[in-house]
Amino acid sequence: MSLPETPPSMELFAPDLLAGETALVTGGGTGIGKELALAYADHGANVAIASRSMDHLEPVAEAIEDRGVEACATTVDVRDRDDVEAMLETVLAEVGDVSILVNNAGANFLCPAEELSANGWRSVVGTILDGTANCTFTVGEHLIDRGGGAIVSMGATNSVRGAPYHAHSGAGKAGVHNLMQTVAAEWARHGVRANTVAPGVIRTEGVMDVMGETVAEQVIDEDLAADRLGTPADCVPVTLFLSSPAAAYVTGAYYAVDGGQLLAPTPM
Ligand SMILES: CCCCCCCCCCC/C=C/C(=O)SCCNC(=O)CCNC(=O)[C@H](O)C(C)(C)COP(=O)(O)OP(=O)(O)OC[C@H]1O[C@@H](n2cnc3c(N)ncnc32)[C@H](O)[C@@H]1OP(=O)(O)O
Ligand SMILES: NC(=O)C1=CN([C@@H]2O[C@H](COP(=O)(O)OP(=O)(O)OC[C@H]3O[C@@H](n4cnc5c(N)ncnc54)[C@H](OP(=O)(O)O)[C@@H]3O)[C@@H](O)[C@H]2O)C=CC1
Repeated sequence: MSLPETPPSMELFAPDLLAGETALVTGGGTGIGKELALAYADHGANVAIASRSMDHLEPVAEAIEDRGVEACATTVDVRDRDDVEAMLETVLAEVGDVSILVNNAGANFLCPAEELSANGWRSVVGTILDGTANCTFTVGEHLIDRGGGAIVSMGATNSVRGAPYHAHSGAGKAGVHNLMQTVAAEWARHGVRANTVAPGVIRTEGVMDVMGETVAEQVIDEDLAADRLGTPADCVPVTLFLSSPAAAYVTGAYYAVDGGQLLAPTPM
């Protein structure tokens, strides 16, 4: 038997949980980021989404507005600090004060460490770690100026348990985890909290392109106590919780959403 599906967040949390907040979700046009962006809107927050391509951002922005809150969609390459600063200016001009940052933009491909080119390393670590740092430092300064806020970064289970063919991704995600702990320590006195959500293997178009169905089946059989892959909906409740006043005393924490992937396999 598999672990059951996570219920929709509207069955778990108050509809006005995040009323009056504005969330900025990078990579908010696809996969986990899209699910999170819509959930923030469901719970009353205005939502800004940003990534390189407007093609998938626009329909999500429309779906956010359909929920009766304000939306902003803007392009950014998180690897570029100037671009990130321009993104924040656009968001502040269009939806005002940002109180929640979700560092969700990510990149990955599977590659044996000895075959990874310098550019291949840079493209993944640049997106995951430099991207998260660029957004955290830029938006973090705004959060400090406004007197507080919440940062949630999407880590990955490969940050605490290395995985084959994940040299670049695992190292980048380990850096993300550590960066969240550091800013949590530095910025608590400014009312800013920072936490990491670490998905295991979540069925999104992005990850299925990377791993394919055959590897996915192998991971389910050998690695997942849950006996199923995760879904973007599985990542929503813990991220909303960390963004909300319910997590007022939670900072520098690491929450795996992995169906037991980090548990040791059954020794039989
Ligand atoms: C064995 C299974 C173990 C299972 C363990 C499970 C652990 C789960 C943890 C999962 C962690 C994280 C998962 C995710 O992040 S899923 C989200 C994935 N989504 C995406 O990746 C979407 C975005 N993707 C991209 O933008 C691109 O795919 C890319 C990452 C490649 C970046 O594109 P960009 O345009 O910047 O880069 P280029 O195409 O120009 O390539 C740059 C260099 O990278 C080299 N490259 C690209 N793909 C590969 C490949 N498949 N193998 C080897 N090298 C690759 C490319 O050749 C360029 O380098 P060179 O110039 O030197 O050729
Ligand atoms: N799915 C999974 O199994 C797991 C996912 N994660 C993490 O969760 C997050 C979301 O994953 P998932 O939904 O699967 O990924 P997707 O592939 O669906 O989404 C990645 C998003 O990041 C955006 N993005 C990529 N590069 C950049 C860039 N340079 N600048 C701005 N935006 C960028 C993409 O948009 P665009 O192309 O428009 O730029 C896209 O919307 C990622 O951080 C990922 O590493 C962690 C562990 C497992």
